[in-house]
Amino acid sequence: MALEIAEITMILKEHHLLKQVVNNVKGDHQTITGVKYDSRHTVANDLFFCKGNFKPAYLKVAQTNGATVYIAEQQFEEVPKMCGIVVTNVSKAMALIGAAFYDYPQNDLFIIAFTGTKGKTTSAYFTHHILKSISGNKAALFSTIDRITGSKPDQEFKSDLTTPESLNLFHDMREAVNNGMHSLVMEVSSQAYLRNRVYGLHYDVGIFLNITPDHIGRNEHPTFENYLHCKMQLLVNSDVCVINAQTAHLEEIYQAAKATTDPQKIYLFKQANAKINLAVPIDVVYYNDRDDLRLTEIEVKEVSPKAKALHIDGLYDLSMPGDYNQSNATSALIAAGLAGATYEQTHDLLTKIKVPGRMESIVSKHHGVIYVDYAHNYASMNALLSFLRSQYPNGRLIVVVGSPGDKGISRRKGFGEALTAHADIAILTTDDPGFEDPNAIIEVIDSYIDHKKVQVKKIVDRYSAIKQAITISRPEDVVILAAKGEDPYQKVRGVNTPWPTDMKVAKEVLKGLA
Ligand SMILES: CC(=O)N[C@H]1[C@@H](OP(=O)(O)OP(=O)(O)OC[C@H]2O[C@@H](n3ccc(=O)[nH]c3=O)[C@H](O)[C@@H]2O)O[C@H](CO)[C@@H](O)[C@@H]1O[C@H](C)C(=O)N[C@@H](C)C(=O)N[C@H](CCC(=O)O)C(=O)O
Ligand SMILES: Nc1ncnc2c1ncn2[C@@H]1O[C@H](COP(=O)(O)OP(=O)(O)OP(=O)(O)O)[C@@H](O)[C@H]1O
Repeated sequence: MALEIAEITMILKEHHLLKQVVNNVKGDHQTITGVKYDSRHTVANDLFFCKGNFKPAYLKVAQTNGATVYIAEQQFEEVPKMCGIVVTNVSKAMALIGAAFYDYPQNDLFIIAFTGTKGKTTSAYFTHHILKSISGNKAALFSTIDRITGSKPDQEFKSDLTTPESLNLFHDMREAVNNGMHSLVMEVSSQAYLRNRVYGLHYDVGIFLNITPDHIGRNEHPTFENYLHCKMQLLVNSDVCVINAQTAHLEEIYQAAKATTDPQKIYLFKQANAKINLAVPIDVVYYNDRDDLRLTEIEVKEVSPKAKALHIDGLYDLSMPGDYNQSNATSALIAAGLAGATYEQTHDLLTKIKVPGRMESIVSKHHGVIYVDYAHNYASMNALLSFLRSQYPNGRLIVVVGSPGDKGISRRKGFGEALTAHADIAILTTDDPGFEDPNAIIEVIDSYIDHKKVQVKKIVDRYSAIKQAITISRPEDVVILAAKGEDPYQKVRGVNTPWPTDMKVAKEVLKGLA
C-alpha cells in the first residue's frame, strides 16, 4: 500500500481541506508507505497525522523513526526537513486519506451499522451471528467488545473503542476483505461522528435504535442537541435506513433519514401494540406475547408492501430475555433480511447467542439469582430493573452499582431515579472513578434516591459491595451487578487497574459462602 503526495493533496483539495504544502523538497511523486497517528508506532516512510491532544515532541519522535510527511492543522518549525501538509481539519483528512491508503475496503463489504444509546452491541452481535451462520463464516464484526476480521482465532481481538480511529477502522476493513469477508456489522458511536472517525464512510444499511440523554459533558458532547445531531449522521450516510419507531425524537430522526434517502428505502419497526405519536409508515411489527425468563418468543410481521420482500415473517425464540432485547432482535432480523437472509435460514439462530456481560446469570441455591449486566445509564437501568421486577414480583431486587468519573455525569441522577423506581436495596460502590473521588460520586447518586423506598448501603470497595449483596440475599431475591458487564479493569487516575470481572467475583463469593 502506498500513496504519492500528489494523490494525497488531490483528495484533500477535492474535499476543500488543503491549506498549503510546506518543505516539499522531494516533490509530488514522493511516496508514503504507511499511515500513523501515534509516534510510538511510526516507521520509515510513514505519513504521520498530528491530531487531538498532540505535542510537537511526538512529531520529532516520528521523524526520528523515519516518518517523512506529516498532516496537521499548522506548520511545525520543529521539523524543517519533513514535508508538511497543512489542512483545515486533520481528523477529516485522516479518515479520507485512511480510506484511500487502504484502497477503499468498504466498497467490497456489505456494511450494516448500528447506532443508539443502548442496544448497539447486542443488536450487532445478533446480526453478526445470523450473517456468519448463513454465509459460511464470511461476516466481520466491529463491536465495543471485540473486532472480528476473519474466521481464524488470531483474526479476533478485543476492542479499545466502540468505533475505532479512522486509520484503524480502514486497516481492519482491509484485513476483513483480504480474509475473505463479504459483510461487516459495526457499531457507530456518536463520538465517532464528533471526532470524524467515520467521515466520508457510507453504509449499505444504517440502523437507529434509540436515543436518551447520555455521553454529554467534558470530552464528550457539549449538548444533547449535538449528541442527537451526531447520531443522526449515521442515517444521512446510509443507503437504506432502519429506525425503531419507538425512539424518542422520532420526528427529527425520520426527517434526517428522509433528507438523503428515498422513503421507499426507510424501514420503521415497533412492538405491535406500541402507540406512536407521529404518522409514520410502519413496515415491521413484532408481537411479544410470550416474554419471561424461561422463554422469550417474538412473532415478526411484515406490514408494508416493501417489507414483504424481507422474508422475515414468523416466530423466533430468543436466548436473551428483556423486552428491549426483542426490539434489538427485530432490528437485527430486518438488517439480516436486507442482507438477503430469510426466515427459513434464521428462525432458530437467536436461541443460543449470548452477548458477554449482558444479562448473564448464575442461579444459586441459598442466595437467589445473580445477574451481571452492562446497564449503565438511566434508560438501560430502568429497562433492566423493570423487566426483572416483572419477572420476580416476590423477591427483593438488590442492586450493586457505581457511576464513572470524568464522564456521563447525568448517569448519577439516572441511577438514583431508576433505583428509586424499582430497587429494594441499593449498594453504591466504585465503577471507573477516573480522576474523581468514588465516595463523592456515591454521594451524588445517593442524593437522587428516595430513602423511604430504597435501603441504601455505601461500600466503596467493589469486591466487598458484591460480597455484601450476595451474602444478604435470600433464595427468592435477585442480585444485580450492574454497569460493568465483563470489564476486566477499573479506570483509576488514568490507569486501567485489573478487575477480575463481576462474574468471577460473584462466583468466588458464592464459593466462599457454600
Ligand atoms: C475524547 C476522545 O474520544 N478521545 C480519543 C482521541 O484522543 P486524542 O486524539 O486527544 O488522543 P490523545 O490520546 O490525547 O493523544 C493525542 C495524539 O497524540 C498521539 N501520541 C500520544 C503519545 C505519544 O507518545 N505519541 C503520540 O503520537 C496519540 O496517538 C494521539 O493521536 O483519540 C484516542 C486514540 O487516538 C482515543 O483513545 C481517545 O478516546 C478516549 C480514550 C475515550 O475515552 N473516548 C471515548 C469518549 C469514546 O470515544 N467513546 C466512544 C463510545 C461512546 C459510546 O458508548 O457511545 C467510542 O467510540 O469508543
Ligand atoms: N434497546 C435497549 N434499550 C434499553 N436498554 C437496553 C437496550 N439494549 C440493551 N439494553 C441495556 O443496555 C445494556 C448495554 O447494552 P448494549 O451493550 O447492547 O448497548 P450499547 O449501545 O452497545 O452500549 P454502550 O454504548 O454503552 O457500549 C444492556 O446490558 C442492557 O441492560
